[in-house]
Amino acid sequence: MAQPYDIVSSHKVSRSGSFAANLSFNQGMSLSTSPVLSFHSPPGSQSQSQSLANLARTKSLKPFQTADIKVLLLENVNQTGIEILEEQGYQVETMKSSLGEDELIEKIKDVHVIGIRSKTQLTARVLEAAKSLIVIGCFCIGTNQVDLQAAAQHGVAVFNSPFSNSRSVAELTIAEIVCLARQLTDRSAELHNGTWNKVSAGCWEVRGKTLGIVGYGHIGSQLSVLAEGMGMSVIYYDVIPLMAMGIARQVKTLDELLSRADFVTLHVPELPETKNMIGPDQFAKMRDGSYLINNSRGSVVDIPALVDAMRTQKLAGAAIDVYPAEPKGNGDYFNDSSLQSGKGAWTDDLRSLKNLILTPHIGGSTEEAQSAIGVEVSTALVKYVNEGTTVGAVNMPEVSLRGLTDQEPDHARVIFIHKNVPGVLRKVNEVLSNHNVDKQMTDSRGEVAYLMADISNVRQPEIKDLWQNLEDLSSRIRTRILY
Ligand SMILES: NC(=O)C1=CN([C@@H]2O[C@H](COP(=O)(O)OP(=O)(O)OC[C@H]3O[C@@H](n4cnc5c(N)ncnc54)[C@H](O)[C@@H]3O)[C@@H](O)[C@H]2O)C=CC1
Ligand SMILES: O=C(O)C(=O)COP(=O)(O)O
Repeated sequence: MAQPYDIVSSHKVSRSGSFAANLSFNQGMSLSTSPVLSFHSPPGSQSQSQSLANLARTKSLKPFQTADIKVLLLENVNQTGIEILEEQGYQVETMKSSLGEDELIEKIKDVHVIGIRSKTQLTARVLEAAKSLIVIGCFCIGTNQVDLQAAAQHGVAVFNSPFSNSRSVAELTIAEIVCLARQLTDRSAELHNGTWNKVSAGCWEVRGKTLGIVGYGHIGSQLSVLAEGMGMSVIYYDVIPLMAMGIARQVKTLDELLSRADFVTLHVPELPETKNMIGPDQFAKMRDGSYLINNSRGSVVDIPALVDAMRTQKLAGAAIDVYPAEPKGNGDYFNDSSLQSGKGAWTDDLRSLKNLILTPHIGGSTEEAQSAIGVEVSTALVKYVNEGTTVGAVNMPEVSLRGLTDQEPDHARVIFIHKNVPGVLRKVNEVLSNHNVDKQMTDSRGEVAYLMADISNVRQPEIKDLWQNLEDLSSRIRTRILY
């Protein structure tokens, strides 16, 4: 029976530190110079071959100690996620905020695993500097902040949490619909400032109103159910045909949705096609006195056009959770000069408007969502680091084999990430031909392919040659030998 953590768990550390006996090989060595972490050398380089002598130092042929793995978690990743990584014995460093590109380039050099949320930009430049990086965890839904293609080309897998915060965003949106309809945040702000202002003009029930959802995925469809529960009539627009929840109706065009909805809410990913999806033309097509909610990405709405639509009272209100540029962390001032967005002055304009709800990208920020995301993403990271499993990766083919058991002591798991070109399998199997290939799986995604093979009757001294022979193949992006 498969026991995926069998071998690795023999190295598990309790956080009280009972791991010392297993650390003898690497004691006293700084990680940046550690010879044990030989899984990554940049494409084309053979510079780390010296370290191979140490690959097979353990009885189980495991080429790394879990305590060698260096993890950097930015943006206040939830404790649930931190604990799962620490329980593996990995070295985990956490930071509350994000880092800018130059700081990140410096910091990421000897990091094997990085965890981020929506803010940290993992650009091609950062990934180029990340010579030890094997995997990225986005502790959120969106992965637009990562150059996914560059990551794949460096043999770096990227994982996210596709729906753990969907409900939280849907609930926030419901709250905003009611708050906008009742001008609730304005009334509250007035009373905080000492002004009693009891009005009903321009305040509405939401029952019977039409909600237009743009992007009917995990969040949009969840929201659809909640809105119907409040008596709203729901229409939605999506680029693909999708089954309606309840009695919602899909409309054929964005224009149709804009012309019919009292509330328009955006739940699309950041893509070239969604950039400024709502601009002057779209505002013109919206109903007079309607409302706009953007809890998706800041790039989706043209902010000056929104400001204009609010000032001319085309819109009766709006709620914005995401911005073209966002501060790095809590306590940072929200104004144009501190954001240095280079995208025009707009924060003062937004802050000056009535019935405009501004929130600091909190759509997914609930205890429930963050704790579930922590578990989901950290578990995927551990499975990737320890077993090479790519199930759920957003930029790599999904490959998995059952784990090895104690009854298979002289096995090794070979992972060969390579360019998706003809003839590779033949060459890899030539390299593996002295061993029995117990099981093998390979798959490709775009230009990158991922091969996983469990081979038996492997003697420790053979591991070095095996690794080197795979590294010498011209198609190679990265070779890892586990166990
Ligand atoms: N404010 C916040 O804290 C959060 C924001 N988000 C954002 O919300 C987005 C949506 O999340 P999910 O619903 O989970 O994503 P999803 O992938 O489940 O759904 C997105 C939907 O948008 C549709 N779509 C794509 N391009 C479109 C276009 N041009 N026009 C119309 N529809 C289009 C897709 O077909 C899909 O059905 C995320 O990508 C993320 O950027 C997600 C979580 C929290
Ligand atoms: O999940 C997403 O895509 C979000 O936008 C939430 O981002 P956050 O984790 O709050 O930085």
